[in-house]
Amino acid sequence: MTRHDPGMGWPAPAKLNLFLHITGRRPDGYHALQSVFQFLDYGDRLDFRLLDEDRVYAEHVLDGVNHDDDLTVRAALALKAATGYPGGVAIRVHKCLPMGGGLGGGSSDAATVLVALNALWGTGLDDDALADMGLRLGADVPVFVRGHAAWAEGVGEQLKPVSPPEPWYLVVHPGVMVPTAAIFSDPGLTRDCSSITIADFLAGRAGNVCEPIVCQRFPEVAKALEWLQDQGVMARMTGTGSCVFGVFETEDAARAACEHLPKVWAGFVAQGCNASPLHRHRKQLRVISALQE
Ligand SMILES: C[C@@](CO)(OP(=O)(O)O)[C@H](O)COP(=O)(O)OP(=O)(O)OC[C@H]1O[C@@H](n2ccc(N)nc2=O)[C@H](O)[C@@H]1O
Ligand SMILES: Nc1ncnc2c1ncn2[C@@H]1O[C@H](COP(=O)(O)OP(=O)(O)O)[C@@H](O)[C@H]1O
Repeated sequence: MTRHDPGMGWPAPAKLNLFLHITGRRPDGYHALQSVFQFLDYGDRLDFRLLDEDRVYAEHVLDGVNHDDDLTVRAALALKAATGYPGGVAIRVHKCLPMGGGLGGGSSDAATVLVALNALWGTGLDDDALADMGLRLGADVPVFVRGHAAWAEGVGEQLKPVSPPEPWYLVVHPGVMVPTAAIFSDPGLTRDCSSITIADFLAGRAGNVCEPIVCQRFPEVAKALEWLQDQGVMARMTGTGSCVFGVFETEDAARAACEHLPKVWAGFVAQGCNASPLHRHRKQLRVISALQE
């Protein structure tokens, strides 16, 4: 049997916020949210080359991100510091997800580093410890570490697994980058949503409160949403944008709409998944490694 290299091809899936409400503001200025996170069967891919020497570095270059600020490097250093692991790693991200698009690519990359290196280095932390470590890197990291679609509260760290339908999505990137901090500090943002339940969400009594603010500031986002609505489907923005998604019953319907997407925008079709591709990959590797022993 050919030996599979366990460091290659780790998925870092995108997420969608199926809705996003703000219920208040915490003393530290951060906003208390309610949201549902669902993963997509689409995202970045990471390769890891383990090093005997005490060195962590990225082999990729991301537009506008300094090497030491790269969330993959920071995640690996955090795991090394917490466990005292003496060796190192060279990390390569094959980037597919647009940055600053509300698809959580940076957070997902960081979560994949924590989960993958914990397995490859044999550092033995459980997912609770990895999620705590992830929260210090970004509010969206814990959901990617836990690996199940979730009802989220707090700043996104209080997570309850949920299993909404898994439709096909056409995700459209309207070609602009939305600065999260600017949207959260907009005076017009609705910050006093009453708390809702999962049943309210499933009955369609939920939306994205950032959407009107982003649409006002970035007309391309409004245009992309209108275009999706014109395809006759439910359309919404994810997170603080800029990406928007349309919900389709079948892959064929989503792909047919994608074919007509105006060329000025980028788009992709993906299925929603409640179990993260990252965790499916980890499980497969465990099976392969048991077979090879
Ligand atoms: C709101 C979400 C939903 O997924 O939006 P997206 O970033 O995915 O679009 C995220 O939780 C965002 O998390 P993340 O992207 O890590 O935000 P950060 O970089 O920590 O925050 C950038 C800035 O936004 C504001 N901020 C962020 C999150 C929050 N719950 N309240 C806030 O007020 C703060 O001013 C913060 O300095
Ligand atoms: N490995 C990484 N991948 C993407 N973004 C990163 C990474 N490391 C740091 N960042 C920074 O995080 C910001 C947010 O990126 P991202 O998570 O893709 O968007 P969003 O939070 O809107 O979903 C980027 O603009 C970039 O400056």
